[in-house]
Amino acid sequence: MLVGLVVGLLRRGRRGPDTAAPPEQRRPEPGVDYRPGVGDDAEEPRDTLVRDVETVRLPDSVTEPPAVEDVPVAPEVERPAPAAGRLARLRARLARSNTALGRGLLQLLSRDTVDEATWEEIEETLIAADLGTGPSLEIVERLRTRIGVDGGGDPRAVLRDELLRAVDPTLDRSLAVAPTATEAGVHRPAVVLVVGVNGVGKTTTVGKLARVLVAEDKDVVLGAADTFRAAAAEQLSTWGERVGVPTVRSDVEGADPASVAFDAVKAGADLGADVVLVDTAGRLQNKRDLMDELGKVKRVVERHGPVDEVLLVLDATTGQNGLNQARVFAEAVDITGIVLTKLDGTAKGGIVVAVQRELGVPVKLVGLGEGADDLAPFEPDAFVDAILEPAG
Ligand SMILES: Nc1nc2c(ncn2[C@@H]2O[C@H](COP(=O)(O)OP(=O)(O)OP(=O)(O)O)[C@@H](O)[C@H]2O)c(=O)[nH]1
Repeated sequence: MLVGLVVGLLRRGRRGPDTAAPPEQRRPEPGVDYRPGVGDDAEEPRDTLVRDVETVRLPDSVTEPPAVEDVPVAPEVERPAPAAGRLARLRARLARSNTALGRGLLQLLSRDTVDEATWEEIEETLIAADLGTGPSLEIVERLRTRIGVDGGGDPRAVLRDELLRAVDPTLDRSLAVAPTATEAGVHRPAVVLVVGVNGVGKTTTVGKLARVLVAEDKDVVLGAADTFRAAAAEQLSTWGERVGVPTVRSDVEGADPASVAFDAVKAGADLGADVVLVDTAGRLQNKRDLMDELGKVKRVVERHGPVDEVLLVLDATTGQNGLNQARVFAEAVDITGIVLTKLDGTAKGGIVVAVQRELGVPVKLVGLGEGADDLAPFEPDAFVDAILEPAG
């Protein structure tokens, strides 16, 4: 661009009337050979004369006040909604798609006689909600014991109990986001790698998670190590800017994700941040590539210190496909928590149970909409209540 501009100026300087030409070859000039008319220059064109330094008029004073320029106004920083109790507040979103499951089960369990065919229907309903065959069979067995054999108890209370048991309220769902100090007393931010295939809502989740942490008064730095999709870094920076959080990114498309992740963690340490959230690329066309890339990102980041949390983002609407992705990622890197996005758009909330069983790690966060604060810490009680209660 700059080169183009310079070349353009040089060309213009070379043009101008050819005054050195002999009169017989000269074109008649307006104002010299005839009165100027329409289409002619009324005065001498500015570039006719070659101006030297002496003929150029300088400003009278160099101390003239400078022109007032528009100072860019810093964008207003948003204050995200508190994270605690978000799931309860967003319960209607879950209930809207999942009460059919709860209602269906309750109707079946409330029949005068719960016969063999009914138990089969209950099992099918659970499997259809993506709970997985193993957990569905277990729930049916326990319900049979408690309702079928004992014949007692409020079916709703028993069902709530058993669904809660399957979701497992004993799992530690807290995020490891506390900074530490090395033995030498050097500040070390907590490092969270966010992994998952493109399109599951991964970048959005990193942005929303930054808001959850900012709402908890944490200092956050974002690392745009998803260098595969050019727009991802831009998208992430925008999320960060909204809540006043810096983003470390590379301007080079296809840059080495590990080096961006390394720089992000370094920036987090230099800035004294509490947490560094690193968005990674999740190309799945080749398991070997994925393992190599994530392995390298993790190893390089670990030069600063251990990675505290590896969150796998899965789209809840993809069912078995999501479980397959989970298996592949779990082979590539040690997952410490699951984020299930788009739970607002599926009646198959049972995926929470299935994926926890599959990976042996807890669902820590759930996405319940496209809004900036629609990411909620997962709470088993609120989740089961949403399934069993009519939408409020
Ligand atoms: N309804 C709903 N939509 C969601 C949720 N989470 C994300 N989305 C939407 O899913 C779409 C994809 O999200 P992205 O964050 O761009 O996907 P991604 O996985 O980051 O894609 P890459 O950046 O290519 O990795 C966006 O339109 C999001 O708004 C959710 O919990 N509920």
